[in-house]
Amino acid sequence: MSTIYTLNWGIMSTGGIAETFTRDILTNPESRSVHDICHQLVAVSASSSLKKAEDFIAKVNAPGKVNAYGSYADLVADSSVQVVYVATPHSHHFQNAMLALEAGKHVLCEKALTVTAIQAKKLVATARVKNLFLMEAVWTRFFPSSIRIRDLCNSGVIGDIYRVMSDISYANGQSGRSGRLDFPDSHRMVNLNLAGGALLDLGIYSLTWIFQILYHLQPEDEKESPIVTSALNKYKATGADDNTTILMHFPTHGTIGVASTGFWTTTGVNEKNEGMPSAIIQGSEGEIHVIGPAFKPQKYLIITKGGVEAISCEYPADLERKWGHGMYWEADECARCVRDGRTESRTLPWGESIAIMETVDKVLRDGGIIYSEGITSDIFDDKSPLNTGGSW
Ligand SMILES: NC(=O)C1=CN([C@@H]2O[C@H](COP(=O)(O)OP(=O)(O)OC[C@H]3O[C@@H](n4cnc5c(N)ncnc54)[C@H](OP(=O)(O)O)[C@@H]3O)[C@@H](O)[C@H]2O)C=CC1
Ligand SMILES: O=C1OC[C@@H](O)[C@H](O)[C@H]1O
Repeated sequence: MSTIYTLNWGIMSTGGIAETFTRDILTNPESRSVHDICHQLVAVSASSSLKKAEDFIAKVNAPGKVNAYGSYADLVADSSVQVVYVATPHSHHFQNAMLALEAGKHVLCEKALTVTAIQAKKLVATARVKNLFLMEAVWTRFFPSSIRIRDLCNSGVIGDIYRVMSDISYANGQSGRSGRLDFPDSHRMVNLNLAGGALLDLGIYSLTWIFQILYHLQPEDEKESPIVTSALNKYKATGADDNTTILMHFPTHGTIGVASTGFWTTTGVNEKNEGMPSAIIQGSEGEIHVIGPAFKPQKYLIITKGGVEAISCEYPADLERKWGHGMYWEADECARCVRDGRTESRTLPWGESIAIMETVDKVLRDGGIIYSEGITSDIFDDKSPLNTGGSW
């Protein structure tokens, strides 16, 4: 009889996605036909309020004993925690992930991994030296549909691939002409102090589609980072990017990616996701169209001379807990990597998160977006306000 490996999680923050992710790891893996690993929630921490952590644990209806903390430092000092899920704003990721790594914990850190490529490199160097697992939480990479689409591309079903286009955009303003978005200026989506902006928040997903096809599928000894050109518009109220398009040229491979994101238009405008697909992969023999949000596709079409095959994307739910969002697959990857002593995911390797952050760096630099020294610093400081719920 084979044993089931259990990974013990500590959750850093009690915000929106922390709750969604935690509910996902509490689902029964059998509900998605996973039989080799499982997850246990052992601790939750809010940045500065013990009560928030306690309320969170009650809200997600976690079984067994779960430790509650009102400080991230206490969370990472908990010996029962193996891996910390960092679910704070982008501005905080570097300091928060370093806090966990320095305490000897494995880390799954929300996207975007960091604010700068140098910060990403420093996290990777720290994980490497300490022999700890580290991964950017790009859940989309781990969907069965993403795995199948990568396999289809690899196996030549649509021929040689030349171009990938991907967009993720949500109209958020009352009217584009008014120049005002619905987000308050302090909201993490548009607040420069929280490393807000369409690119770091949403654009990571359109970049995911470009990179998981045009970069990830390049042979290991032929890895080529793109030559990057871009255009971005700044939101008048805060200066964050609100409409951004990136052109990525991989000249040796003869391929081109186009990634876009923004807050003034909507991709797949209605509930049926009609309108522009969120990703289009174009090959010499056909195309794959991804329908539904770039972060969580609803179906994909394989279009060849032989016809069109439509495949639905399923996100199985645990019927007892009445929950299943699709973030559990990235958590399963963490469990298998930690179980097998792997510090890096093969599906989202460190080098790829760094290549994406280098692309982001160039786009932001060329577009004149300057985040403050406090959130771009690559010097770890356990006493940073970013580790205690503050900001710069
Ligand atoms: N994978 C996905 O589908 C999604 C990923 N994300 C990513 O997750 C991260 C968090 O996003 P989301 O959950 O929507 O954000 P929220 O604003 O809902 O939560 C952020 C949490 O961060 C903590 N925090 C610590 N310091 C600060 C500070 N100075 N200002 C604000 N919050 C602070 C707070 O938790 P506390 O005090 O309780 O510790 C807060 O609850 C981002 O990186 C985002 O890109 C977001 C949505 C979806
Ligand atoms: O990662 C994300 O996916 C869903 C979006 O609504 C959210 O803003 C973003 O952070």
